[in-house]
Amino acid sequence: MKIGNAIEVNNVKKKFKVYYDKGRSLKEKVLFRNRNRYEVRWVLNGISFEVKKGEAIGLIGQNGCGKSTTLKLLTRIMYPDEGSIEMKGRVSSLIELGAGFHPDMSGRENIYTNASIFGLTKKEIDDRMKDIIEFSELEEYLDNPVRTYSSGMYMRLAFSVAINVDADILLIDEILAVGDTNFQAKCFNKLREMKSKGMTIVIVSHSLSQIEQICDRTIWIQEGLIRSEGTPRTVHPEYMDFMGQKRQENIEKLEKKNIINKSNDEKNDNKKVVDKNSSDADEVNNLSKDDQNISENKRWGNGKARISAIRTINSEKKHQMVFASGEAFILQIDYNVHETVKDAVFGIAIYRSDGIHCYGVNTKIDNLDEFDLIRSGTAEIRFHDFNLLPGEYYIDVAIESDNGTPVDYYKQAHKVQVYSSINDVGIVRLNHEWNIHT
Ligand SMILES: Nc1ncnc2c1ncn2[C@@H]1O[C@H](COP(=O)(O)OP(=O)(O)OP(=O)(O)O)[C@@H](O)[C@H]1O
Repeated sequence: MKIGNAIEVNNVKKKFKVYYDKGRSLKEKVLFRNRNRYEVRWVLNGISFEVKKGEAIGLIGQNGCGKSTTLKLLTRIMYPDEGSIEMKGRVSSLIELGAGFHPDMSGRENIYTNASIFGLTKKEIDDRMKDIIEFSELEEYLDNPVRTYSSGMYMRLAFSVAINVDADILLIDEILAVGDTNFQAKCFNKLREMKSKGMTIVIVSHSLSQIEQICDRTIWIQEGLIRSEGTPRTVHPEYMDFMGQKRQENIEKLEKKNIINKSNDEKNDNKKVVDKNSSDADEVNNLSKDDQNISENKRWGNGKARISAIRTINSEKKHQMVFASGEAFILQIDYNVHETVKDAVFGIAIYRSDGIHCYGVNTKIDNLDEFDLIRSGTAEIRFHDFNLLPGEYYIDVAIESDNGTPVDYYKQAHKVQVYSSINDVGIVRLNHEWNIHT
């Protein structure tokens, strides 16, 4: 092992047998032998990384990419099929909530059994008991069986033991997400303190901000391989971008499927398709085939003009429904005109998924010159920096006449998602800078 390293993972591969339909009882196993068919799935396809003593690293990646498997291999709950893992020092872990706890034993008894799993003697545990209880803040529940504990209480107990066993390496899998925010903050302060004293930490988490709080380095695992590695600041935006695009692809796939299903239904019903603009179905989302299937309370107006399609695109004119906070955002509204609309007004309103009205504007508020709608066309609103904070947003789109008469008001006509690697809170990121004079 190299000097200064605490962990060395060399070309580790891990496979699992995945059973199609495994007989559970002996009778089932005997009677239905063919049931025990399985396929071999490689979950880790050759992972190599090193962690220095006193370094904290975060493992990220989408569901099922192999993060927890990597951590379990580090704890030696399981072993690699190929490759090797070397670790230097005593390892403590928080892998699964309640693992190592006996539900019928009290919190106090569980502290003894749990700490002894990590290699402490009875005397060592007695010496640390006070610190463990104090950190957990569970004193009054300590003699109750842990089956009566909430998941947050489990986590408090498990964390308090894990940090008091004089470990050199601490492995944590997602578990910190369970505690309340005060206790979480206390845990992170403790982790920082222990890291500064030389403890090596590996965290698996979907919370990038948790990783940013503590880790020097992030390793992004994708399909059992390391896709990227570096400081959280460099890897996280890359990862967010990738996840955003994946989400986008999924939405598009789903929409395409819906459009195909819908058009099949329409064919079956022998209905006439009204909208001529729908030939580029991939490009247009939330397609509003004129009057079809929109309930009264979602759309109203005098019908002189009708919104026929709505799409969001990015600065490269590419259709997009997932935007990074601060990215350029363009909303295009196609409309058909059935009767001239004098002094028309186009407007939009943006609502967060919990119903908060985030923004609203129209062409009249923006003092655009008056115009009439005579023939079909497209209206476009462009936000140079779409600074909403991460979340799901619904957009109402409306055509009105100057006196406020709704021509076509389309509520929740379009949905977009916003993601970001920045952790501001609220609705919108306001441009700002800090100046501190000391
Ligand atoms: N004991 C097992 N037997 C069979 N398959 C397993 C086993 N453990 C994990 N897997 C499979 O291995 C893959 C990776 O699992 P793992 O738990 O490492 O993913 P993860 O990246 O931690 O995912 P998540 O973010 O959802 O927790 C998954 O497809 C999972 O179903």
